Amino acid sequence: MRSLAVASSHPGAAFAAGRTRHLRAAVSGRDAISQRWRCEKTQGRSFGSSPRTSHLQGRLYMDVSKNMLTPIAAVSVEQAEASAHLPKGDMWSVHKFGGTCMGTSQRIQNVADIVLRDPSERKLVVVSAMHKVTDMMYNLVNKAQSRDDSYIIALDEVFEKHMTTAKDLLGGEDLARFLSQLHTDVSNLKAMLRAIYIAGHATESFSDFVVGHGELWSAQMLSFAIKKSGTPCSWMDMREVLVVNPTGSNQVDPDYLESEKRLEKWFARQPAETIIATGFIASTPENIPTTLKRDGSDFSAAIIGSLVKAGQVTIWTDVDGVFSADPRKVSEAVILSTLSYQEAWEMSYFGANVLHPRTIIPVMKYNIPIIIRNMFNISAPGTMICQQPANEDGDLEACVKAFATIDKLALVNVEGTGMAGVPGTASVIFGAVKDVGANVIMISQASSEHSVCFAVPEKEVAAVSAALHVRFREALSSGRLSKVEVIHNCSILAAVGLRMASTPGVSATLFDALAKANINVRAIAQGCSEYNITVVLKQEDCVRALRAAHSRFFLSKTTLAVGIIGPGLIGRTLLNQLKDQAAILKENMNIDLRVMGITGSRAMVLSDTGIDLSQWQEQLKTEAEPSDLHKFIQHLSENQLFPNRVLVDCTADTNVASHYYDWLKKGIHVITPNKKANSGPLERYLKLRTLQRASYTHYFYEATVGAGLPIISTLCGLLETGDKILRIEGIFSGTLSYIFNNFEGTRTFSDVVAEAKEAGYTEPDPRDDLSGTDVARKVIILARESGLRLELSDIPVMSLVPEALRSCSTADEYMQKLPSFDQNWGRERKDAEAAGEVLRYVGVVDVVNKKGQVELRRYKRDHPFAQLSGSDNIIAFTTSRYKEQPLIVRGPGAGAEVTAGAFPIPDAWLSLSSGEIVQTSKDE
Ligand SMILES: NC(=O)c1ccc[n+]([C@@H]2O[C@H](COP(=O)([O-])OP(=O)(O)OC[C@H]3O[C@@H](n4cnc5c(N)ncnc54)[C@H](O)[C@@H]3O)[C@@H](O)[C@H]2O)c1
Ligand SMILES: N[C@@H](CCO)C(=O)O
Ligand code: NA
Repeated sequence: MRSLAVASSHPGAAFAAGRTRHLRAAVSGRDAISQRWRCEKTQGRSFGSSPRTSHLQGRLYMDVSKNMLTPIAAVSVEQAEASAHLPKGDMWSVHKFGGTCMGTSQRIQNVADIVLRDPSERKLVVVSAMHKVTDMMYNLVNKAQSRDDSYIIALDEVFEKHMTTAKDLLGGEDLARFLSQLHTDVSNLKAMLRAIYIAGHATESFSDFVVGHGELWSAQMLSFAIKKSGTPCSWMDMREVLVVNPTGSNQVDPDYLESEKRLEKWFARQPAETIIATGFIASTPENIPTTLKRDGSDFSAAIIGSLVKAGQVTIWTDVDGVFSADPRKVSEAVILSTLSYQEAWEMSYFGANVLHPRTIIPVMKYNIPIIIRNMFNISAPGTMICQQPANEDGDLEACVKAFATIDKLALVNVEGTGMAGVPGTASVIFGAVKDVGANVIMISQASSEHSVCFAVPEKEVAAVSAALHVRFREALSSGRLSKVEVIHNCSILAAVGLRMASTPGVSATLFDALAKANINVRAIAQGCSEYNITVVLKQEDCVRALRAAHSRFFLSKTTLAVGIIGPGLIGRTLLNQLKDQAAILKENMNIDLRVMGITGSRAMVLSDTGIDLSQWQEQLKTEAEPSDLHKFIQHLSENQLFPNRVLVDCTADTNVASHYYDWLKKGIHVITPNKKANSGPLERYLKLRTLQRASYTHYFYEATVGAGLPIISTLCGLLETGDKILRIEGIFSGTLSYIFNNFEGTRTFSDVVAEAKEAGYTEPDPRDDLSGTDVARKVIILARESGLRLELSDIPVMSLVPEALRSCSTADEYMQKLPSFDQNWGRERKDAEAAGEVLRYVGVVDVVNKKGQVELRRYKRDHPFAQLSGSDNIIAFTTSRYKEQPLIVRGPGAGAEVTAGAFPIPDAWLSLSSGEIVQTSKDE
């Protein structure tokens, strides 16, 4: 990586740096292959265009001009020695093209072009039959042996397909030679199929003989297509070279020694530098044609790659490489640039589009890298599978390479005290499972030995459960076993990565991501090889789990689905702030925040992908549906694409607040400036806080006291560090602060109240401010935070709403009638002024005496409470540590911008998804 920086600024220096690296690497072995690959990819231009590449033997580089990974002959000192007995000269570059790549004449021509562009001097290309031909060939055999004489028509179709392709692709002498061979083959096949038809049976070798023709024809066509350009090219019938032994279970084992001998003989006869070889087919030691069964042509390429000690094996396919997760489930999944052999194994087990594990074994032995590339997107560099580079920095991001899932599983749990210390229980359990032919996908047993749990495919679980019940009938009835239990509808999520083994915190991070997304883990397995951590979860949670884990390891952005309730002043301002903030979060913090719904009291808009925040107001007018809180929550919580979900309650509604408990329980984080939950019934509040502490779900309510001022966090900070709160006293109402700060000179009380409302400081109903209720709620919130168990009704409140106006039915009516009380207020103020004092509306939490109070007081003009301006709040904390001089927090305590600004602090958003608990408080 260091030399990458050099490379970008000084190409010449890069060359020098690259050379040193190579020389060093040649001595130190192969463990840095993938690192080299990354470096050379960038430096390739200088290597590729330089004639001085001979000393770089055996390395791969990205040939920018041709846009492909290319070996620079010879691999390493060790490999060079190991291959001493093989044809001398440059190392082989092995390619494999599957059926899709060989689908049409045009595609075969493209394959020829790719092969011709590979600058390696020796190229061995393994091909599959043309797309669908293998199936057509099996069909011929099936028809013939079931005495269906339409096999003759089907054979004609096969002939036709190859003839047309060859005519498109080739001409002249080459075409004539190919067609004559095709004719001969087809008439031989006809004879053989006739024999099968008569016998009504095909032996495996007959069938393999017939089927293998697809590869014979595609290899010959490609070899002629290459020759057309003037490049000498031979084709190889791999049945002459590759010897395999059947192992049962539809697999074969290559006989490397015998194959190597035959290969040398083949080379002695045909010393070609570009060879097109047939994939899939081979011979038994007795020279009977056979196939490599399900491992197919990839296996052929890997075996031949290991026989010629290739510099690399490139598997051409129709995907850009191996993804970090199934891209249908995680659209942000990335193509992995490298994978270790073991990681590729793990991934292929989980059905990722990787090689079959057996395919990797032959090349792994010689550390030959395999590169998966997309023949339809040559510009994609692909995924290199090679030996893992030595652990460099052990960062989490590099530890987990990819995630995979398996659905449709069931967990079986065998439990009971009778198992502990009794050898053979596991053997009996799995013996029973084997007897019903079920495949065990994962096993977990805690060391207490009281239960064994394992996962099997859902479709096999009934038989497994029945077999276990029979097998353990006695143990169950005597109570030695308490149960054989089946948990249906499970999925497996596996994290794959070689470096997990040596890095602390990987599983913690994984489980934290799952916990944050409120996903329950049913079972866990981690083999001591630690290439894989497997968790079993409910199938319905699987995609969310996959996405949460994938983003947590920074393989993709953390997605946050946000629902906004109450787009009033604060909600609106928050939405505007988010409009700008979302891009910054995405860019700087890797957080993809989407507002998935906005609901007012009458209408709501929902979106599956995120509402355009510059349009939401129009949408709420034109595209809205009637608001329905239940549907709103469902919409947010059921979207599998967004594992992390946040509700922001910007109402002052008690009913909305009453749902927080359920939302937190669902794993939905709640952020709110609404005071109703924390100042509501004590019992409900305690239940909510208990749940919050026990869960991984966040509940942020900083804005409920002092708006954006750090009041709650300051209090929590004091408590967490062991300070003792004695008293909290202050001006908690932005509205009342504004009113008394500005109620001066000739101004009337009602005018100033109207101004405060206009400025957005008041509650939706300003009487909540003037009645002292809003301050009382804040006093209660802080009192409870300090450990007092008080109800709102325990706080004596001096209301500033005249008796006569308390019964007004609307806030507007109240505002209209307020001026008639201006005279009373004028008198009160003058009295205070005459005494050199000001009026201030204060709240007190008296922790020592376990009580609170809210009242209008008079303060001397030099008192700190008399020095405020605007909507300032001032809150003084008197504590064991801050006894002589209280700790004071002061600043604007109401207003749209400062309040809305109290929620989307990037740190807070990040912590929602990453697991740091930002706001905690002392346990009661
Ligand atoms: N204004 C401030 O300076 C300030 C400061 C701190 C906290 N707060 C708190 O912020 C909250 C919002 O204040 P605001 O000034 O934006 O009030 P607002 O009246 O402007 O907005 C409230 C919005 O919520 C909507 N609403 C009410 N009930 C609803 C329901 N059941 N479902 C959906 N929507 C509903 C209303 O229609 C309105 O649009 C209040 O709880 C308030 O105490 C405000
Ligand atoms: N109405 C409240 C808003 C802040 O909670 C106030 O005036 O302080
Ligand atoms: Na605050």
